[in-house]
Amino acid sequence: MDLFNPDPLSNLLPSDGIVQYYGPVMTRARADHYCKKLFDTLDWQPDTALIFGKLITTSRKVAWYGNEPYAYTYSGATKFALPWTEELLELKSLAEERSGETFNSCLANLYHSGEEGMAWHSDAEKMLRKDGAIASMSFGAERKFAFKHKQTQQIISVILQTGSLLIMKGTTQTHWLHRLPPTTKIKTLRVNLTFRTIEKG
Ligand SMILES: O=C(O)CCC(=O)C(=O)O
Ligand SMILES: [Fe+2]
Repeated sequence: MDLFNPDPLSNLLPSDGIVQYYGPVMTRARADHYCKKLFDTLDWQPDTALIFGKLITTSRKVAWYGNEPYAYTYSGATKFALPWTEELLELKSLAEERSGETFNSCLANLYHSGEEGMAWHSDAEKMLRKDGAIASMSFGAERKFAFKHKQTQQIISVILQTGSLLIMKGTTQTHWLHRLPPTTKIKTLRVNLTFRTIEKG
């Protein structure tokens, strides 16, 4: 795929799910503005993960926002969604307009450098709408994002540019894992927003 002229309707996955990379959906200046604003204003907290039965805290930071104070269990810890900030609401609207989907919550991730990443996982927690669309917006350092098919182990990768939008939908979370691989080559920070739909009750 040509990253500089991405076709938003083409599917990066060969089967069993839909991933669409829109490329940058704003100017570079706008993306820089959001990167700084999100870094400065979101309520960044360390994330926790259970590794071989041990609870560890990550250097990657997370922040969780939503229409309501949803309780969300992520990597074994429960967090309550904070009310939207101005920038998050603007970006949620942009993601909704471009994708034709709607979202009621956002998990934000802060990677201080390339050494911080996110391990293979799928976003299929019980509170998320089954097969609901997830919109991922990236700001700052360009990072590789990879998908791995749960049965065939096939790997598909894409570079996420600053100000870009990526949509995962259909059965993507059922059949594919994804990760943000760590790399020593990147020294600068990246902010990622994943807009999701929490289903109540
Ligand atoms: O930082 C990214 O691009 C991926 C984040 C992610 O997969 C998640 O928050 O579930
Ligand atoms: Fe994810």
